[in-house]
Amino acid sequence: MPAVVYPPFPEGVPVHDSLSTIDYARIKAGDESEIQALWEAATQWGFWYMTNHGADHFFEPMFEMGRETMLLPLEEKMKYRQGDTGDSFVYKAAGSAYTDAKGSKDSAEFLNVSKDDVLSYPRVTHFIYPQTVNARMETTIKPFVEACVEVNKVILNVFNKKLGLPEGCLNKLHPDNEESICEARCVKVSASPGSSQSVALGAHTDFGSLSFLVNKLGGLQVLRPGETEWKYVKPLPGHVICNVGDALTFLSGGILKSCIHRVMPPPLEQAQYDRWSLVYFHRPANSIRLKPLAEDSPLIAEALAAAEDQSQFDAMVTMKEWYAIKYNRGRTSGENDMSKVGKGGMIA
Ligand SMILES: O=C(O)CCC(=O)C(=O)O
Ligand SMILES: [Fe+2]
Repeated sequence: MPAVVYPPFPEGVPVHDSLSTIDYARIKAGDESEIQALWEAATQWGFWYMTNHGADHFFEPMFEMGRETMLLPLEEKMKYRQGDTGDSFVYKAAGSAYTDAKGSKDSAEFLNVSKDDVLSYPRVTHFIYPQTVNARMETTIKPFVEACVEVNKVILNVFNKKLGLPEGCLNKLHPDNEESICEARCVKVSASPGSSQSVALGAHTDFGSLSFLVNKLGGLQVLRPGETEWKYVKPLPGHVICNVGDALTFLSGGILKSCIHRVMPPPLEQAQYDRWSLVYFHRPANSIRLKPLAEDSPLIAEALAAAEDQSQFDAMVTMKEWYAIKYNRGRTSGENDMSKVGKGGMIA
């Protein structure tokens, strides 16, 4: 299928122009100044662009797999809604989550493919998938997931060192051989130019440790800590967008920032196009208790001691339970309140 040529991201809309660009190849090579730039991005607002990660050539096949799946009749896709009790899921229809406390519905359709299922295929660990997914499991999805896992392991190692944790500590909480809710997601927001749909995917923080996001059209907006204006993150060719999720905020005692974001319909002339995005979510194993690793790191212990409210950095639950709490609140009208974002109010 020939690639669609989209209109450029428009001028004159509010954009974050101070997002750092991190060169992954330099991070991997141990370049200290690049590592410092990553650390600043992750601790100041938890979002950054990343280049040279080597995963680019997996993106188009992933989008094709997503397109083939989203084209299936809704009735067929709804057979794969599995896990609707809050322990992850395969398919989410548009309009099944709320974007605010007034009960406005979202317009984002999701296809999630669990890392565990990808790595154990054809053995089923959690879910079964539509044929469009199975057909691409080994050729398309597995290489994409493996590339993302490798990048995330390197980033976790950087954070591990910077936090002064014992060697390999963060990666041990994200093992390949224990069940987790790590997943690849394809998101579709159908074009509805001129409609009154405002927010496509409600304000939220991501649940897990790290998110690796591929955007083509505008729509992603981030609320930077301490600011009140939502601004777009402009998609840039060759750049993915990375962000920290709640799990790392808990584990680091608030040093690493899980920042609030949402998805709006693409701005201005881009609004006539369906918006496709791709995310890989790296998350601790399901059984990991989300609380500060203060006993393993004097830096985390210090940050915690200095915090006004130490309890906010202890989720009191495991990764799996945290996922269920946030997932279910996103599906309960009246629970989607901005004041609850940091404490599990929103769906990611
Ligand atoms: O589509 C995007 O740009 C972001 C999606 C997102 O935030 C999510 O799925 O958690
Ligand atoms: Fe998100």
